[in-house]
Amino acid sequence: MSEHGHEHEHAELPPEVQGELERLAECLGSLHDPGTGRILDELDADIEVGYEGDTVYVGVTLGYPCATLQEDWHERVREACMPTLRGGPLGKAALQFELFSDIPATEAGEVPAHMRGVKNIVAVASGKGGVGKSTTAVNLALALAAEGARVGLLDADIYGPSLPTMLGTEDARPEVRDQKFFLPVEAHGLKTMSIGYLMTEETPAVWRGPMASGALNQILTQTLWCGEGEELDYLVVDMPPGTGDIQLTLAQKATLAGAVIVTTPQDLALKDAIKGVEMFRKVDVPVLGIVENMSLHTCSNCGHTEPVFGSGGGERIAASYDTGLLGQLPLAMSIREGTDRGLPSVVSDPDGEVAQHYREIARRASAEIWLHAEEGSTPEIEIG
Ligand SMILES: Nc1ncnc2c1ncn2[C@@H]1O[C@H](COP(=O)(O)OP(=O)(O)OP(=O)(O)O)[C@@H](O)[C@H]1O
Repeated sequence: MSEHGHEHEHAELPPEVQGELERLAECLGSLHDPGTGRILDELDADIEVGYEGDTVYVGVTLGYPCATLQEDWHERVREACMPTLRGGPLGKAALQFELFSDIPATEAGEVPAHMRGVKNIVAVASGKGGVGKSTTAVNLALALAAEGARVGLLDADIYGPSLPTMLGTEDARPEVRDQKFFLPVEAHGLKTMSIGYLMTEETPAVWRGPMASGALNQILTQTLWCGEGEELDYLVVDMPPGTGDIQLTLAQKATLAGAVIVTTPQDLALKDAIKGVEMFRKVDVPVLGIVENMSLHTCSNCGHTEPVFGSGGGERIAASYDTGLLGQLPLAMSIREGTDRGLPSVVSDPDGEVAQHYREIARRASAEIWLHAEEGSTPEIEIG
């Protein structure tokens, strides 16, 4: 992520130009940020405006990754700036805009030294198996990376590790460093680790509760997620399904930045999703929102769309449990095929509708983490 290396020095701007830039900054403060649903003035977003060589420079820094929105923001900034500048001393200046991300870290508590570079751990959980939790975790991680973040993905589903298949890394074996650390396996730009990499055909995953949670903690803390001096913006954890002891232990031990709950619209899945929300609340882990998977089915022959599993469930839970609906994914053949052949939708069809849904979910969830991190701080505006 880029830091604030984009300042312009303007020691001797004429006062009328300075005044124009101030007006501009004020007007930019009322721009709406789609990730948080707030205006910039209400956020700890940095707005920088400058003038040099007959060009007005505008930089906006948000606390979540949103690289694919650069063009969209540029357009909106242009629309906001032009009427403000028209007819004034900078009316003929060119406009240059850049969108930056500066991703805050969640206070990690007591973590081993080698994990301090992991800024935010995000759990992807579901109350019930088979709702598409792993599919969501993989695509969420890839979507965060597509938005410009450095991302790791941990397959904590020790009973049925499916990430190696979904990422096409079945044959990967992590390297061992100093006889005690695993090096993550790189896949599609992610740093990944799965208990599946360590299991062979002969060692089926017959875990009992305490053993399983021990194994999980070990694989989390014995992986060198980032090298010396490096950082990882997000570590996405594909949790085991359910809301039992293993899930609770991980939530308590790992100081999570937040949890994303995946559900399908059926009543039973929704009830289990509520248990998931309640479990994370109990241990003070912010629930970033709900992903409703397999919401609508689109017939591949006639294109007709219908809610096979009912409609509006995710939205209802989100409303009654005071959290957000991060997004809805259709029941789509392309999603299943992609994960089966090691090419999830976000990488196999990055411009497609499904990938766009996942990127929006990623931006909303990470924006939510930013809001939690920044509660209580005030915005900063720089003019010069
Ligand atoms: N939106 C979708 N449309 C079509 N198929 C999907 C969708 N989401 C997931 N699937 C498919 O459903 C199956 C189960 O998905 P996945 O493994 O992600 O679920 P899970 O909740 O992680 O399951 P488990 O509890 O077994 O780990 C997979 O074959 C996956 O490809």
